[in-house]
Order: sequence, then structure tokens, then C-alpha cells
Amino acid sequence: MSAGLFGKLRDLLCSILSGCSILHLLGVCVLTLGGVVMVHLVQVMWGRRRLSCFARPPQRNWLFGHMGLINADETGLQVMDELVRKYRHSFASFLGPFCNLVRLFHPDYIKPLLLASASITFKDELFYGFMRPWLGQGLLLSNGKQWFRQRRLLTPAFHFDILKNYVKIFNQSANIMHEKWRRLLAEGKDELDMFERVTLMTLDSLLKCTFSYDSQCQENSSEYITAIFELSELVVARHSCFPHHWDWVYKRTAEGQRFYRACKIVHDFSTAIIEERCSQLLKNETPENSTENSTENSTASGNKKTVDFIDVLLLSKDENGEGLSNEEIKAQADTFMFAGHDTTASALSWLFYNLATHQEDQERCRSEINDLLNGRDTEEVTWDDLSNLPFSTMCIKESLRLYPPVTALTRKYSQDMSVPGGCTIPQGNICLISVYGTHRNPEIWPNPHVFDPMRFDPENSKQRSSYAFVPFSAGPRNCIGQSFALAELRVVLALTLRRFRILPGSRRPKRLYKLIMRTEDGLPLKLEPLTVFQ
Ligand code: HEM
Repeated sequence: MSAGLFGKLRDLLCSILSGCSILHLLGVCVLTLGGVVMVHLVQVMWGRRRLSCFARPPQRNWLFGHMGLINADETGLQVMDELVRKYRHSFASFLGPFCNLVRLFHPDYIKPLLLASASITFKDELFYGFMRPWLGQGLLLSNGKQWFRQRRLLTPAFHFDILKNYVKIFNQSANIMHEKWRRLLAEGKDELDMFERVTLMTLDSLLKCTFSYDSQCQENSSEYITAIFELSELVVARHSCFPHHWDWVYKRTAEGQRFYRACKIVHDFSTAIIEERCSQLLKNETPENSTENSTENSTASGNKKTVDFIDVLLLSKDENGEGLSNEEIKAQADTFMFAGHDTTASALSWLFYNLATHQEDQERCRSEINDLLNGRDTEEVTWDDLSNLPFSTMCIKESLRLYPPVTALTRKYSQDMSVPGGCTIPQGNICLISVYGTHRNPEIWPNPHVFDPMRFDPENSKQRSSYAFVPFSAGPRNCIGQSFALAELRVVLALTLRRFRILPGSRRPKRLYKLIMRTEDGLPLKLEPLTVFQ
């Protein structure tokens, strides 16, 4: 459009406005806003009519609908257990006058949603949007074509040949954690908060696998680690404070300023490492030094180092020979750090809790582990050992079933989605796939609240739908870090049970989900050091 046309439009607007009083203008604004609200309200009401084939629990009142029905704490999870028992597969709920949400918790109902093509699936901004300033357009938050390209470029980073090398790092990080436990026990601490200890360990190993960076965070505090903790807390806090949902308001609050400051610390850290690695790569770019078929890389000092995620991402190319930009690599690295540390820490902490409260299962795991490791020169779990821990793996899965770190996934679809029973979820409606509800659904899992690893005995799993157990989600947007996480869980479990007996703490934990399944006030467990016989 030419500058002349812009000028005419501006003159026209000015002449209209000059004939209007402030009151007229205010009237126009109110009418426009009212119109927008009305259109949205009609759309929501029409959506509600179309959801009439889904069951609806009683609403709290006409205005707030089902808001506050399921809180994010122990009582909320108990309410959810009751709703799953009553409604068996799904129900519709209304969060105030403007938001319709369908919750689904049966394998047959979640399957079509999880399997839907990524080109019609969208991460819902209401739940995921607050992480965007931190994680950018990384794999977790991207959609459509951008996601396809990234997923293709990132998949080689999680190939078994790369993951194998991380097993050494998992051993080292677990050794550091156990050293610290021994010291604390010697100092007279009789119980330890598992979440705190294990989270530092998962951050330590993830920083080494992603950036080859030794933060020593299990021993000393680190600005980067503090910033990651702060960001996770602030994202959750922002959800529960409605006025903070607007960027304009949030940026002006103390919390918002802390959030953006922590984002800067995390981004500066990733940027510095990526830039340094790029320049190293340019220096080393001779065919002999290429890492394409190698899982070791040369450092500036000439030492061999394990190929980390950044190395793989810097070298990956799409079919047109184009790689990821530095900005994209930064977003992926930040995403791995976020998606990988809290989830694995939650899984490990709850696993220790379940084994503390089920001593027979703990003993059975320990003898399986000792049978495998006794008689070795070194106390190290190897990649090949991981497939020789069948009962321990069943305990890990049963713990992930009862305490899934990610309790729910939310999605929107750009077309109507059919689910069993002839029901349709209209396009654009929020779908909440309840991982927790599916894992505790009595139609699928007899005595769903009981810890019973034998459910995952291959013989007992034959008849079960593969969508009955989805701690890592399923379908095209499943967790890319699943094998990484399962490897770390097995290594740390094996070394821990070989060295310690885990016993229940002095109080029963109360569950709380804050993005991730955690507890209200730590997860205290007692530890008894064991003598290791070689
Ligand atoms: C026990 C540990 C873990 C659990 C339970 C878990 C669970 C999940 C779940 C449920 C999703 C789907 C989220 C959604 O659709 O909104 C997901 C996605 C993802 N996870 Fe994990 N995760 C774990 C560990 C990891 C690790 C260790 C990494 C990386 C090192 C990782 C990286 C990712 C990424 C990048 C995605 C996004 C995938 C995509 O959209 O294509 N996760 N994870």
C-alpha cells in the first residue's frame, strides 16, 4: 500500500474523530468490546451444546461452573479418583463462562487424541503459554511444520548410540549424591528430603549430558540452577493469579521482573556455551575430527569428551542440508533442561517412596541388582545391564503408573475429534488427557490405588491397551527423552539399592501437582547404609 493511501486513511480517521466527543469514543469502545465478548460467549455456548453427549458433574454455580472442583492438591486428587470411578471414561467441565474443557481418562478415549496427526494438534496456550518466554519455540511448545522439522532434527540426539555414553554420567552423578547422603547421615540427620536431593542430582547429570558442563550443583549453589528453580516456581504461581495472565501486567510486577531476570540468566548461560562450541567446531572442521559417526569429541585441550546434546544438535541437518540456528539450539537445550530434570526427579523420588513402603519389593529388586553386579571389579552399572533388571523395571513402571510426573496433557485440535460412544469434541475445544485418571481407572486397573509391580509382568500386560499406561504420553508428540529417563532411573535405582536400605519417613507425604507431581512439604525418607560385597 502506498504512503499516499495511508495518508488519506489517516486524514479520514482524523476527520471522523474530530467530529466525536470523548464520550462518543468511549461508547464505541464499550460497544466493540461488548460485541467481541458476546461473539465469544455465543461460540462457547454453542460449543457447550455440542458437548451435551458427555457427562457433566454438578457445577459449583452458574457463573464459575466447575472452577475449583479439582484442586492441585491431595484432596483434589481424591476428588479426581472419585470422578474417574463415577464417570469411567470422560466428562465435560466448564471453567467459568468462557472456557469449555473435556477431561478424558480411558485408553479408548485418549487414543484417538494422542494418535492425531501433529498437523492438527496444538499445545494449548492457556496451559503452556507462560513457559514461552523461557523455552521459546523449542520442541515442547512448537506446533505444525516447525515442530515436524525440529522433531526430525532432534531424534538422532536420542539414538541409543548417543544415550549409551550418558550411562557413565548417570553413575557419576549418583555416586556424588550417595557420598552426600553418607555425609549427612554421619552428621546425624536421620531422614532426608528425597525431592531436594534427587532434583539436584538430575540437574547435575542433565547439565553434563546437554552442555558437558560440570556445575558441581550437588555441592555448591549455582546461579543457573537457582534460576531454573525460580522459573519453575514462577510459572506455576502465574497460573493461579488471574491478573498476571496479561503480559502487560505481569511484566510490571515483582514476580514478573524476577521471572524475566531468571530467563536472562538461563538464556545467557546457554548462549555462551553454544557460541563457544560453534567456534570450536569451526576450528575442528576437518573430516578426521568430524563427530558424525563418533560418540567422542575432542576438546580444545586435546582430551576426548563424550558427545553431548549440543554437539549433536550443532551437526544435525535437514533434507535440504540446513541445520538448526543458534537460537533454535538454545530453545532446545533450555527445553531439555526443563522437561528432563523435574520429571525424572519426581519419578525417582516417588519410586524410592514406593519401595520404602513395600519392603518385600525393595528386597526383590536388591537381590536382582546384586546378582548382576556382585563379583565385578568396579561398582558401575553399564548400558548392557539395563536390560537385565526385569523386576526393577516393573517397579519403575508401577511407580510411574501411580505417581505419573506429568499428570495431564492439554491439547486443541483444528478439526472436530471423534471419540467412542458417538461423541465429538468440537475443534478448538480444550481437551485434557488425564494421565493420572487413566492410570487409576478401575475399569482398566483392578485395585488401582495399590502398588503391585506384577501388573507389568509381560504375561499380565498382554490383554491391556497400550494407551492404559502413558507416563511419557504416546503418539507423534510423545516424550523424546523417554529412553534417556528410563536409563537414568534404572542406573540410580540399582546403585541406590545396592548401597542403602530405604525406609519410610516420619510423616506421610501429601501430594501436590505443580506442573509436575510433587508433595506439599518434601518427601522425607530414612536411609540405612549397607555394606557392599564385591
Ligand atoms: C520420567 C521422566 C519423564 C517423563 C515422565 C516425561 C514425560 C513427558 C510427557 C508426558 C511429555 C508430553 C508433554 C506434552 O505433550 O505436553 C513429554 C514431552 C517431552 N519430553 Fe519428557 N518426560 C521425562 C523425561 C524427559 C527427559 C529426560 C527429556 C530430555 C532430556 C525430556 C524431553 C521432552 C521433550 C523435548 C518433550 C516434547 C516432545 C514433543 O513435543 O515432541 N523428557 N515428556
